[in-house]
Amino acid sequence: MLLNPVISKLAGKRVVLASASPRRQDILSNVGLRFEVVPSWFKETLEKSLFSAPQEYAVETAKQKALEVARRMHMKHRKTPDIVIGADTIVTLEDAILEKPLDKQDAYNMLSRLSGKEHSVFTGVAIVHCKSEKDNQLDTDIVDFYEETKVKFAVLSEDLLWEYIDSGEPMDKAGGYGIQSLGGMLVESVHGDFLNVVGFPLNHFCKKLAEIYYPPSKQSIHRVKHDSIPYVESFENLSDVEKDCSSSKNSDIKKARKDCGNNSCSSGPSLQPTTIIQNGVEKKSENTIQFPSKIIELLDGFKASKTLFAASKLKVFDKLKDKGALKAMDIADKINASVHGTERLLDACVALGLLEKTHQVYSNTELANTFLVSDAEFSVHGYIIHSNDHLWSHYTHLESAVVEGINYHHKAHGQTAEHVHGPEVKERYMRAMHCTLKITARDVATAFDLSKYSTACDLGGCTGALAHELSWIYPEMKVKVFDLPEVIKNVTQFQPEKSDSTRIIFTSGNFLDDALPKADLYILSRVLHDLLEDKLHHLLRKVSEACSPGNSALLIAEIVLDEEKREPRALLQSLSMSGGKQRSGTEYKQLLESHGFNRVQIKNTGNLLDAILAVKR
Ligand SMILES: O=c1[nH]cc([C@@H]2O[C@H](COP(=O)(O)OP(=O)(O)OP(=O)(O)O)[C@@H](O)[C@H]2O)c(=O)[nH]1
Repeated sequence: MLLNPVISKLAGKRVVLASASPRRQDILSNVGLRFEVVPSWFKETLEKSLFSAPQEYAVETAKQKALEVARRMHMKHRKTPDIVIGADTIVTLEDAILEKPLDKQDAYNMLSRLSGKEHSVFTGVAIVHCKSEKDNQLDTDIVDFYEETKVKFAVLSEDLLWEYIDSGEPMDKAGGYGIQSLGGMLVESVHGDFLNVVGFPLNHFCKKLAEIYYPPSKQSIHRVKHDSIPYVESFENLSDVEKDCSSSKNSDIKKARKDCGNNSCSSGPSLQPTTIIQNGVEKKSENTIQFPSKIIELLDGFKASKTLFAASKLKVFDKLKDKGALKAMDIADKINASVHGTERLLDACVALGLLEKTHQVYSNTELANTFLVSDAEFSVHGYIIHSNDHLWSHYTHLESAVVEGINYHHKAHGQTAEHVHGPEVKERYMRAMHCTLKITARDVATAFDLSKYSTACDLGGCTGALAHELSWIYPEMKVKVFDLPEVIKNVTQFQPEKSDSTRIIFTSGNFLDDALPKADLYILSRVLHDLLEDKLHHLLRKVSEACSPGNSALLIAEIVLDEEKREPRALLQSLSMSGGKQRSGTEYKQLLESHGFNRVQIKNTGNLLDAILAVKR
């Protein structure tokens, strides 16, 4: 494995080459890379004049080719690859960018321009790392680069030119020639990577992989040449790291390896003894430490959250949705903010994958358009604002609230419950509930076949987001939303344009104090986890009494913790809860059985909320 340690880093990963070019396929398979070929449908039509340098055009095209394949595979086939590689090769002469010739005449024009001159060949490459998020969104991390090779052509006679064109070789090749075949006869000299001209800069690609999979350890960082690419003299020393890792008897190394968890240890910081140069003298440090990436990630997490909150609160995504693409100064103007501050915020959003930036112009990513624009159908804007304006303060007081063992609402706001539940807070809370339910309702509504229930009552159903989904999926079902009067009076603004008021009815009431409306199916969505034990049992007793054996049921939408209670989202959420608690499947089962529901089914939806169907037989 001396020759290809970086390539072997991709073994076991689902790698896709987003290219129809047989040359790229050959170059990569010749070095032992295993990959699928899914040619990109991205049309190479980016406006060249928008790019300040031709190589940027090639890189952007490569990126778009790879992203198109990543998105298509994720969306259409639900087969998210781990890595998608895209590439684009162009030839530049003076200011012109030459791609594949359109026809023979075009090939002639290109080749006659190249005759007797030196030109540059640029290949842009994008390595897209894909992750399928919990909400089934595609998350991507992109590493891109380009390589330049200079090629000098001999002076070509007309006869030679036409003979070459008639061979058919130029037609699918950038600049109209194939250096690896007949076209090699036209070339006088090559400066740089030959394979880059053929269509794929293999050496630079391996260096990039080395940078990704063998990041320099903190201790040796000063040895890295400040070059555009990481300084990797040979790939041999990389495989030595792997050797150390698997065979060393050193207990530090073994320990560090264990700490790596599921990741191969060499993907973390270097574990081999580190060489430090001090005053020109090389010292070997035997103490190996693992760079605490996980801790740094946790430590920095709040910065990412706050960046998302600030951009949402300032409606950056809304402005960009309206205008398509804007420069920082125009966005600053629209959000009444400083140009300098706006630019920093926008760049941070680009780094987080929320915005795209091309030539100082910012635009929304697909993710932002779908979920961050405030009036998008599946917007989570309301939840973000609630997190910023309300939840955030709970977590800033976490430490003292833990020490004092008091309710976070009081700690965070220092005021009465009335203040905490004032009309403004209520409306913000409704928006947060509405948008979380909009993205979860489909999975909850379809977790079980509920078609036999013709009437449902959503207790604490808020804006009716789940009710609408149920009535859409089960056309025979009528749904009553039962919630407090101050909630019901504000629901109008949340109703879809075509809502059927005969099938969704809003009724005011307090499910703890008032009689429950009659229904075949009762629903408790995000209610139980928030109730103190006495109220919880009181409510379940009431629902159980209202359910007749065999005919009715209770549908619950909650996070169902795994039995070991390791689900971070639920546990982190628990930290801000005022009274209740999150439960595991077994705990929900026992709770419901104690109220006479002797058939309890639990479905982990993979969405924000899981579903429980409890029936009395
Ligand atoms: O000397 C050579 N120069 C160039 C090539 C081949 O030319 C094409 C360049 O086109 P592009 O980068 O757009 O890639 P496509 O072939 O269209 O495939 P994609 O699906 O990736 O867009 C490329 O095939 C080079 O290999 C050559 O062969 N020799």
